[in-house]
Amino acid sequence: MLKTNPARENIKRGTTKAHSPLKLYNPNGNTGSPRSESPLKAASGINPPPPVLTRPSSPLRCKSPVRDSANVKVAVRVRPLIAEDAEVSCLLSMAGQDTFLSPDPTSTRQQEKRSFTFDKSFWSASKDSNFASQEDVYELFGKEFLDHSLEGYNTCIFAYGQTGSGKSYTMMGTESEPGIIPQLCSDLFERIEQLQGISSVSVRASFCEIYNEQVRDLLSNAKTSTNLKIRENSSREPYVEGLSEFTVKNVAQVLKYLKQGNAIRATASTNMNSHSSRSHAVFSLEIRQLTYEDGGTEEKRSLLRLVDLAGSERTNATGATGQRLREGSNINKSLVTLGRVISALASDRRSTLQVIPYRESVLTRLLQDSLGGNSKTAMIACISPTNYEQTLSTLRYAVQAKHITTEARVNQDRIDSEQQGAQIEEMQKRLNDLQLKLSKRDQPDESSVIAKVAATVRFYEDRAALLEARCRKLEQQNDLLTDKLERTAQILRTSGQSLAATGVDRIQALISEYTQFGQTLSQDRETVSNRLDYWTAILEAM
Ligand SMILES: Nc1ncnc2c1ncn2[C@@H]1O[C@H](COP(=O)(O)OP(=O)(O)OP(=O)(O)O)[C@@H](O)[C@H]1O
Repeated sequence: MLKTNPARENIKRGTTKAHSPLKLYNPNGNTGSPRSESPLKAASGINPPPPVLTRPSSPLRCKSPVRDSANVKVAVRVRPLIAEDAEVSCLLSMAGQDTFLSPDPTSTRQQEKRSFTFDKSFWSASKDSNFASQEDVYELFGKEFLDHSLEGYNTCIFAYGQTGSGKSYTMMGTESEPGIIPQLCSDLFERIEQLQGISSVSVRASFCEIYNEQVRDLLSNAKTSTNLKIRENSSREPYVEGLSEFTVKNVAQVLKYLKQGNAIRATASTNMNSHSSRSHAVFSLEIRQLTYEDGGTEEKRSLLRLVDLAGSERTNATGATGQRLREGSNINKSLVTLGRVISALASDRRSTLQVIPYRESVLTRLLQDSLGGNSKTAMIACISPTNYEQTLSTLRYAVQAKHITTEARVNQDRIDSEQQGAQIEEMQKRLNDLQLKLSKRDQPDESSVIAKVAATVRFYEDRAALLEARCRKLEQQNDLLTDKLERTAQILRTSGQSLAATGVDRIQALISEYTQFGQTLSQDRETVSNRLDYWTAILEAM
């Protein structure tokens, strides 16, 4: 049965790039034979090329993880007055990190002006000197979390606030005024560009919403893409089972998926917001960096979560009835649970035995790690300039969030060459098994075969990325040597000395060695690329 799945299309598109041939310098046109032991490291100061990976053996060597315990970072952003505001007097002011809330104009009680201090306070009246643009919000608040992600930490930025307070504007933004998510994506691909030659970076995107307490895939139209279940992986981290993931190679691709997901996200018009989000949206990027070093591979992984929550709302203010009312009460219910989780995590009297009510809503279950575990987390509290009660409630939430401490660790492994060999062999066995299954007509469980083929494609994507990183490293080393050789030869020619007498021949030999290794690597790269195409085609046809 043929089904179309954009994920597979993407996998295909994302991986069939043209290979640049490995540029290697060979002064004599002679590749020479590789030596068993290179005497040349001292001459060049550069390590000789490692052997091609084939043999199985020792276990994965994990570095002891770098940990960082830090408080949730909290910023507050007030939006400007808009047409939907019933009141016109602004109750807020900001100075530096401080936010001030004037007394409730509808209360007869004597009240003081309240003040709150956060990591950042962003003001939005464009004529004021402390106006913070979308770029400012990203540069001063969002960017740091991209840095952490590239260091290997899981990160999360979530926007919280009442309906119509500017969460979607802050996280998604508009075409002309992009918010944190599109700016971060574009920055990410610029950073990947800068890492070229150092690491090979792969990015996968996924996008889901939590609507009426059910998880729905925003990047798939398949019937099975609603009511997805949250499961725990072997490290006890929650994930959405069956959520489609896309390999993204550039900012245009990632923005396309963001747009596609936003287009089907549940929104509706209410009295408070003509384009109100009726669901919590979670956009995730999985970033993997592979760096080839000293005969092994360093791998850093991070999960970056960007969350645009639905807004809390008062039924009488939104004028909701029927379906809108049901949505509103589910939104409020999950936000109340989020509030209880935040309050429990922030509590001074928190004991290790205390149960944090993560499981009481789908939202807190999914964000469990981001809120109280292995993540560096930020909250941007969005507030309206006119609504006293809701603004005060949001600011109180934000104050509690500041007291949450998460313990993030760098997700880093080192896999040595032998371990890679073992993985390749193990995968080869599984592939033979899979090929056998595919050749049989009646497959017992189609979805498990699809999952296995998808895992195979992923495996070859990883290998292709790794070989790419090694080829680049080799190219760099070769360029360096070639340069050295040319400069030395020039000096010798000018001084009338013979090349053989000086050790230049040793550099030449090393270049030959690299050349041959580069050719083997290029062949490996070609084989992996062909296998990747083969399995991608199978996946597409399923
Ligand atoms: N900082 C800002 N500058 C200019 N306009 C803003 C700003 N913040 C919000 N707005 C405008 O205010 C309106 C409501 O914002 P938005 O839709 O982002 O709110 P929301 O908190 O996501 O609401 P909901 O929870 O109902 O989805 C939109 O028209 C948006 O363009």
